[in-house]
Amino acid sequence: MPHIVFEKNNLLETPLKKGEIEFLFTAVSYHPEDKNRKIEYKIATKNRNVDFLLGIKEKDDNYLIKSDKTTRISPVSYIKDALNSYVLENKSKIVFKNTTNLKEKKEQENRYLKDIDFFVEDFKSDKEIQIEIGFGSGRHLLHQAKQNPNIQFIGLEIHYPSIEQLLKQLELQNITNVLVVNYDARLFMEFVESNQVGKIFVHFPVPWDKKPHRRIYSNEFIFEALRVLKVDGTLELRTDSRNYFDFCVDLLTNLDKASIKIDVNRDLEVISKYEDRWKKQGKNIYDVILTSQREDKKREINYDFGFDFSINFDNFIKNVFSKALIIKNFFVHIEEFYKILNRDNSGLIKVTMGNFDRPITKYLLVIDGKISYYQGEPLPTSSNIEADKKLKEILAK
Ligand SMILES: C[S@@+](CC[C@H](N)C(=O)[O-])C[C@H]1O[C@@H](n2cnc3c(N)ncnc32)[C@H](O)[C@@H]1O
Repeated sequence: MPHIVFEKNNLLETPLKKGEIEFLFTAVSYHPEDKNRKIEYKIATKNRNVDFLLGIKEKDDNYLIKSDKTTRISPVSYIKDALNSYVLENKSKIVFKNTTNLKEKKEQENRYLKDIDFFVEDFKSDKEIQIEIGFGSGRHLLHQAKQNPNIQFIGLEIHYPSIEQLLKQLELQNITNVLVVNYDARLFMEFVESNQVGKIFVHFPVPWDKKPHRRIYSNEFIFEALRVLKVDGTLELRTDSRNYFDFCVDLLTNLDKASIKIDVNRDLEVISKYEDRWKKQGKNIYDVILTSQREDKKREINYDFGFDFSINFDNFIKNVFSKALIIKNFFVHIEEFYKILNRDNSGLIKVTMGNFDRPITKYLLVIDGKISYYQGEPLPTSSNIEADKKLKEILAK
């Protein structure tokens, strides 16, 4: 992580603009309950219109400046330039730095790899969509994509080396009908429109026998799968785990307007890496195919994350040191406060919130009592929406 250690000097007077870089304000940590904790500063920075925070804390007799982890941005050269500029303007002697922009690796966009924001805001397809969850080595997904050029495939994976391997194969084999996303499949479904998907493949998911709550299949997942599937669309589980099979049959039986079909040792045209392994060990392979007969309403996500009230920041941070609230499917944890120097009723509140499996950490920016999410609003997942409502309740008290 790029950082500079420099001899202690007065911090820069903010706001200050130098070329394309602006240091907008300096905020200092507020933690009266923890006297031993060292003071930290956050410098709100804008480089070529991209916002992020730099953090400064004492290191021995010096200061250490680096980017704030929560607000880190890409490309990293924007951060390095801002760090260099801060210390240069501060006219301090540099003790150590690793911020030279020498052979920085180009952070390349891959045309098949998409960010989750793309699916929230921009994704549209006239083609039928099919989704593979946890594609692993990608053998099954590549086979399906080649056989069905008129289908738009979406591959979901959380293991980055598997994603890189698939991206390489897509380029090599010139397959253009697959989009890949590095996101937890249990949460991804929320962003897919209703009645648009022909098939969802879940092949050899991790059985999680000791931690069943981590399984892909749950009542919530099946509810979302049925919503996104077209009439006659299918959710296809293939597993070697008798436990997982029984668990899913249980969840999938007696659903309204949906039916299931079960197979044992059915042959497919392509054998995935895991299937190959289990077959060699003589294991049974179970299929449970759920067919949807539902037509669901179009789902509108138009929740407003904006704040239509102000707070008295200075009072708030005096009265709420830190707060963690755990509610059934989501949580809100107010973690830290920073007061903006030389400005009343203004500061930063660091919050971690949302779903337990994929929490988000955000700063709330408070300027003269007016609140907004720093660096933009959270993704509109149902847990983020619920957490935001709770957060507003806490702030408005
Ligand atoms: C046992 S492997 C099976 C891979 C492949 N389907 C096959 O048959 O060879 C399970 C895969 O699911 C991925 N995975 C696990 N949980 C996931 C989740 N919540 N969302 C997306 N992928 C997940 C893992 O990273 C892993 O690659």
